[in-house]
Amino acid sequence: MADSVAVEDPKFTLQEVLDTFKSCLSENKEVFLEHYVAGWLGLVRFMNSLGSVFSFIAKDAVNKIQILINHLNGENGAHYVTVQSMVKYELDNQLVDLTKRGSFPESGCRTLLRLHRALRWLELFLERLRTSTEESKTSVMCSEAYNESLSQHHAWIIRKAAGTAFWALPGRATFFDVMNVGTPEQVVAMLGDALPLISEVYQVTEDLYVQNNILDLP
Ligand SMILES: CCCCCCCC/C=C\CCCCCCCC(=O)N[C@@H](COP(=O)(O)O)[C@H](O)/C=C/CCCCCCCCCCCCC
Repeated sequence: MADSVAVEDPKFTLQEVLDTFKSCLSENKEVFLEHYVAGWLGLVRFMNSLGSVFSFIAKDAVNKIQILINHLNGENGAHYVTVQSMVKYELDNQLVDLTKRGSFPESGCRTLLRLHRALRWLELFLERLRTSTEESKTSVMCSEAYNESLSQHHAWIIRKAAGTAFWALPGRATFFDVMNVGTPEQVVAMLGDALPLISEVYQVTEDLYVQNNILDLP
């Protein structure tokens, strides 16, 4: 994987992003970190194409993606091939701050947890988009999904800034166009195919974090 994050790829299509998430899971349901990170990179590219009002969100996502890439490309990269091996390696070697922020602010476990929580937002948002009508507002769907998920982990000031950015989202028709998938019917069909995959990646990761009691890493 390249050492640094490039978010300006002109060849972006949402289908490619969803294919990347599809390749995240191994046969025995391990999550490949490289594909997980690549999926997020594609999403950030998509978000960047929506305008600079989202750049503070993109910046935070890119920071976290970069931390994970650094782990993948680092001298202990072999332990970071899957999320399962990463969790085991970092916990076995006390490389995670478990109760308060300390020596390991860039552990893979806490960094991935932030993206994992955002994946739940994505799942809820895409499900709303899939079942939306021409009259539905993307800003409303986005903020409902956010309020049901990620917002619970954010400080007031972040919630405020996110809420303001949501109002700048383009309408449903433009949003579907930017996805580069085809007609609205094709977008809806693609979302129907993609959502179970995203949900499964989310659930496998969630179960792993529950089993290891690391869902609240500071
Ligand atoms: C088919 C449609 C596709 C939709 C495409 C959506 C593209 C979304 C791409 C990226 C989403 C952003 C992921 C954000 C990760 C946020 C991680 C986080 O929670 N970070 C906070 C905590 O970090 P630490 O301080 O503990 O290190 C951090 O405080 C957050 C800062 C930035 C604000 C995050 C707001 C998140 C809103 C998510 C909705 C994005 C809306 C985009 C609309 C397209």
